[in-house]
Amino acid sequence: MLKFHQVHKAYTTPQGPLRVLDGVDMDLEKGQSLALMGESGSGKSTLLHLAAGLDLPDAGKITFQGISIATLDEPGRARLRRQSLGLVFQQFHLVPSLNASDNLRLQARLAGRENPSWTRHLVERLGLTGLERRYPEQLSGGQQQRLAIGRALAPRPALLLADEPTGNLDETSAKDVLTLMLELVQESGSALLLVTHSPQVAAPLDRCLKLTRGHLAEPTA
Ligand SMILES: Nc1ncnc2c1ncn2[C@@H]1O[C@H](COP(=O)(O)OP(=O)(O)OP(=O)(O)O)[C@@H](O)[C@H]1O
Repeated sequence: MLKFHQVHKAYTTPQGPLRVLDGVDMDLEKGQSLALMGESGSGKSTLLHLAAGLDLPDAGKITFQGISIATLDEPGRARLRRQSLGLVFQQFHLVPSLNASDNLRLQARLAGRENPSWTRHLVERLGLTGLERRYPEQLSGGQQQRLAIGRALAPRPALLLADEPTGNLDETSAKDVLTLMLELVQESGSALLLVTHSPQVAAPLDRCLKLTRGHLAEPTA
């Protein structure tokens, strides 16, 4: 469903080009979950941004549901994100002027795929019942992240991309939120690409790959 073939990406820096991805191959099947690990600065977020079509590779090919992302213009890539991708970041990116209920429905509305019974199920499972009228600033960090996960999953996207989604939470909340996210991703039928530093976080996923010096491979230890 998501395929990287010999993907290269470098950034221009004052010291010259910084080669971050140097021939990355990756294949994520429908409904599968994949943890992406690697040292800080190894290029995990870069890879995730490319998968979301937020940036384009210098060379190589990325296809999503059989479509080469580079053949789409920016509005086309934005449409693809709206229709088929859910994004969760360490910063929650909730809309401060919308209450929890409207934040949760936003993505599904934009995708034209509102599903009231699935949304109700998400609210309940995410422990947000009774908090629907609160604004993001009136919620705890854990509640805000659960809301951000609910928003991303409300349209039942083909793929959820998550970049250190529990990085801002304490250890216990992080574990709870992650377990819940994995269960809901399965219920939603979405595939998952999860960036994490933590082997414990990666453990329950179907597969784990590590980025080292621009290459992606099975972790050795
Ligand atoms: N726009 C940019 N211009 C120049 N260099 C960049 C840019 N974005 C990222 N980099 C550099 O590219 C490398 C990879 O960055 P990236 O954010 O993808 O790593 P990461 O593995 O996600 O790191 P972390 O785990 O610390 O979040 C880093 O050395 C970073 O400094």
